[in-house]
Formats: sequence, structure tokens, C-alpha cells
Amino acid sequence: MLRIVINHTHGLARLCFFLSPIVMLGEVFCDLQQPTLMAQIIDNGLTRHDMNYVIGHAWLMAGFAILGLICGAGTGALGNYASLKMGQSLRTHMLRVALTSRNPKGLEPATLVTRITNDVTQMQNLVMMMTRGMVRSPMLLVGGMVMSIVVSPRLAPILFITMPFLLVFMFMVVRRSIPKYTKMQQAVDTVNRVMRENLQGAKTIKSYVLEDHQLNQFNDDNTALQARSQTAATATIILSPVIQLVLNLCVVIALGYGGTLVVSRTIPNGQIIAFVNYMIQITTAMVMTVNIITAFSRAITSGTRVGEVLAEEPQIDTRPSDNQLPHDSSIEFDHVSFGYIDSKPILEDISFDVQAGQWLGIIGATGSGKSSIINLLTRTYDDYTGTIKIGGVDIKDMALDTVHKQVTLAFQDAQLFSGSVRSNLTFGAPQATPADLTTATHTADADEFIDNLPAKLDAPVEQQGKNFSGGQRQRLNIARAITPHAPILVMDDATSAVDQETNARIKSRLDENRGGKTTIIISQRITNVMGCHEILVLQDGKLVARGTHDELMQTSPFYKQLVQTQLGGGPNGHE
Ligand SMILES: Nc1ncnc2c1ncn2[C@@H]1O[C@H](COP(=O)(O)OP(=O)(O)OP(=O)(O)O)[C@@H](O)[C@H]1O
Repeated sequence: MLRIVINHTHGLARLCFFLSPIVMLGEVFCDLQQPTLMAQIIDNGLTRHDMNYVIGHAWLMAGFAILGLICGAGTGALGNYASLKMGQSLRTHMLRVALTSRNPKGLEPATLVTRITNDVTQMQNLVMMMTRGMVRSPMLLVGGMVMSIVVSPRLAPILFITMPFLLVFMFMVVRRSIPKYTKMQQAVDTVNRVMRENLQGAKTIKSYVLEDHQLNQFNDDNTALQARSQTAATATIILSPVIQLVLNLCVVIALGYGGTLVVSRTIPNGQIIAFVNYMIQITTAMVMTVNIITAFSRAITSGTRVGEVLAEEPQIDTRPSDNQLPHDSSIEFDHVSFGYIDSKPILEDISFDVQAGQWLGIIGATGSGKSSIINLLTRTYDDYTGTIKIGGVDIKDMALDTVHKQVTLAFQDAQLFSGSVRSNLTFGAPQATPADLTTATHTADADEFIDNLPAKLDAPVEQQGKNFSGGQRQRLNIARAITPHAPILVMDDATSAVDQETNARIKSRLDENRGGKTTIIISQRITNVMGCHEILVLQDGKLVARGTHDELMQTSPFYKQLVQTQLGGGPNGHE
């Protein structure tokens, strides 16, 4: 955990992180002077009626108090800066890891959100504690004990008998509390996930009149969170009162025993006052240590969870040094097999090739592995066997950026970002010219509805594009994929929400304007793929047939059946 903190405090922040505890030593030193000065005022000043001595020492006490205050404020400011900078760095780094990680068993968005927000805040609290409390409390504790021995050696054994018991007690409580805080953070994840799902699916929930049902389910998770938080808090709640009680007992014993020593003139009055003051400082330091330990238990859990995200570094060797560029936009899959989970193959021994500039259609039942082929082509997953080449070069020999520049994608689930229509269209091509946008929107048949928007290309897009219809979102999505002029265009069921007429228009405009791009069309609609140079037929992750429409009508009963179901029963699909 300390490694994470150090790695994410850079430059000035790191200097502040290390400087802060040093400045804190000044505050502790000043605090420790007060009881001794007080004892000296009583024993040397008041007892001897020496007012100059009293006033001089009072000024000294005031001076140490002000210096302590300055040191304390300085420590707080330095620690705060280090903690804020570390939080900023961690959040950015974690989001980068989340966006670039290609681990299929990776973390769910709900837990990522909790880790990036809640857990990082716990880590920030830890830094504040490390720079302030973690130095102040032990120093005050040790310093208070040393000073109490020096000032009142006859009373000090009271402390030495009780302290080991308290320390063992504290250690046991903390050990018990750590797993409880882990469970509490997991419950926070669940509440976040359920809340997210409900908010995203609010429309569906309303349409099924399931608001109460969902609320009841949420209440169960919410109650579980409350219960786990309670259990975790209860595990450490006992610490403070027990420590307070034991140390108060020590004060009572010190007063009783010390009182008899004062009466018998074995020790002076001031010693007992100084000892009690040191006891109070020790008590404060112990209570502070307890709070730190409680927060530390939470921070250990959070540190582990943050560490798990950071461990999800991108697993792909992006080979920036010997990056090879493809010779053209041809594609080749050679005996490719892949599974998201090791034991379950999703694609089995897939081999095909597409020449540069050709159309490839991929058709197959839902779940047959069509989108998985694209996931591999874009190196979203790297752990496949066999070889995939773009332009004659193995995609594993290309930098990831190079692969992504070759392929643009339009998905069925058209994801838009809040901003404007223009910012969405230029998402992958910030340098796009007005002419590029005109071509892209025309090809995607999005020009007409954009022209009808009051602000046209600058019209606002709300979160997830919810101020556009499903069909409009898909058309913007296609236009966005066309804008960057990538040599390969993939349309993964990208027109499923548009009507037949619009679909046909997009297809014919793509044919006109795609400028020699290699184009892969994944579709459930036979009409979208039947004109392709080659069509792949997938069944349960296996390539069961490939050929032109006419060839497949002869060789693939599955394809023929699809054609007959969708278009009717004639030899070419028509009656
Ligand atoms: N991220 C993932 N983790 C685990 N399994 C996955 C993942 N994505 C897809 N799968 C599984 O892989 C199989 C193939 O999915 P894929 O999305 O490639 O099918 P598809 O043919 O494109 O389906 P559809 O036409 O419904 O989009 C399915 O059984 C699916 O459950």
C-alpha cells in the first residue's frame, strides 16, 4: 500500500509527503514542553513566590503553543497537498487502466466506480493520517512516556504496567476488523451496481410497473450494507472507551499514589501535575492512534482494492519499437481459436481471408461468435491461437494504435457521448474537415435529420444519446465510423434499428462512397450480406460454410433456410 502511495505522489507532492511529518515533529516537541514548564512554574515560581519566573515561563509556554500551532498548520497544508495530488494521480491512472485493460475476467464497472471514488478517498485519508497522525500520535505517545519518566520517575511504573496490555488489545481488535471492512466495501460495490442498473433501466422498470419490486430488492442490498458497516464499526468501537477508561484509572492511581508521595514530601507538587498532564497527552495520543488504526483498517482494504485495479495493466505487448505497418487493407484469419473463459471455446479453427477493398458478410445465429471475430481483429483480446493478419502483417507485430487506425467499427449498441453531434462524429478523427463530415453523414443517411436540428452539427447530444431515437443513434454511429477514413470498416448489426428503406439507402451509399475500404458486414438480415464478395456462415463458433450468395444457396442448408425464412422460397430466395 505504501508503494502505491509513493508511486502516485510525484515531484512537489512527494516532497510535501516527506516534509510534512518532519514539520510535525516541531508540533510534538512544542506540545511536550508544556507539562514540564507548568511543573517548573509550580515548583520554582509559585512555591517561591517568584513572579518573574512565573511570567517568563508563561511567555515561554505561549511561545511553544504558537510555534506548535504553526507547525501543525504547516503539516496539515503539506499533507493535504500530497493527499489531493495522490488522489488525482490515482484516479487518472485507474481510469486509464480500466479503459486499456484487456483482461476478459476484469473488474465490473460498478466495483471500478467504487474503487476509483470511495477507495481512493480512503487512500487519501490514509495519506493525511500518515503525514499528520501517524507521526504525531506515536511521537506524542513515546515522547509523553519518556518525559513522564524524566519528570516523575517514581510515578512512571504505572504507565509501564498498563501500556503492554493496551497495545496487545489494540492489535487484536484491528486484526479482527480488517476482514469486516473488506466485506463492507464489497457491499458498497453491490449497492453501486444495483443502483446503476436501476437508473439505467428506469424506463424498462416503469414500463413493467416494477418500481416497488426493484425498490424492495434495493432495500435488501442497502440493509446488507448498513449491517456490514455496523459490524465493521462495532469491531473497533470498543477501542476508544476501553483506552479512555484504563488511562483514567491510571490518572486516579497516579493522583492517589502521587498524593501520598507529595504529602510525605518525596516528590514536589509540580511533578504530579506534570505527570497527570503527560498522562492526558498519552490518552489523547492513544485515542488518536485508535482513530488512525480504524481508518487504517479501512485504508488497508481500500489499498488492496486499488492495487487490484492497478495490477490490471494492459496485457498486450504493443511493440512500439518494431511496429510494422500493413501493406494494404486485406485481412487473413489462419486457424484461429479463442475462448473468453479458458475451458469454453467460442471460436474454433476459423480460417478465411478478405482481399483489400472487398465486402465480407458474416451471418449466423445469435451467439455463434460473429462479434468475437471482430473483437480479435481489433485486438480487444489477445489470447487466441492461430494468426490474424492485416495487410499481410501479423496484428501482434503491430502497435495497438496502428491496429486501431486500420479498423473503425459501427456497433448495434450505438454508444454516443454527451457533447454535440459534431463532437461525436469527430470522436475518432479530430482533424476531420467539413467535407469529411458531409460525406460521412450523407453515407449514413444522417444528413437529413441533422439538417432539421435547430443547431445542426452543433446540436447537443445528451448522456448516452438519449435525445435521439435508436435509428438516429445508429446512423450517427455509422457516420462516426466512416469519418476517420480507416481502410477497414466493420458494421456489426449496425443498422438493426433502421427501417428497410433507410437500410437499403445506407447500403447503396456505402457502396458508392466507401472509397475502396475493406468492409465487413455482420448482420441478421440476409439482404445486407447477400451482395458481398464472400459470406461466412458461423454456427456455434465454427465456420460451417463460406462463399458467395449463389454458392451458399447450393452448399449451405443453414444459409438456404435463412434465405427462405427471410425472403421466401425461390432459388434466390424469391418466390
Ligand atoms: N465478454 C465476454 N465474456 C464472456 N463470454 C462472452 C463475452 N462476449 C461474448 N461472450 C460469449 O461468446 C459467445 C459468442 O458471442 P458473440 O457476441 O461473438 O456472438 P454473436 O454471434 O455476435 O451474437 P449476436 O448476434 O447475438 O450479437 C456467446 O456465447 C457469448 O455469451
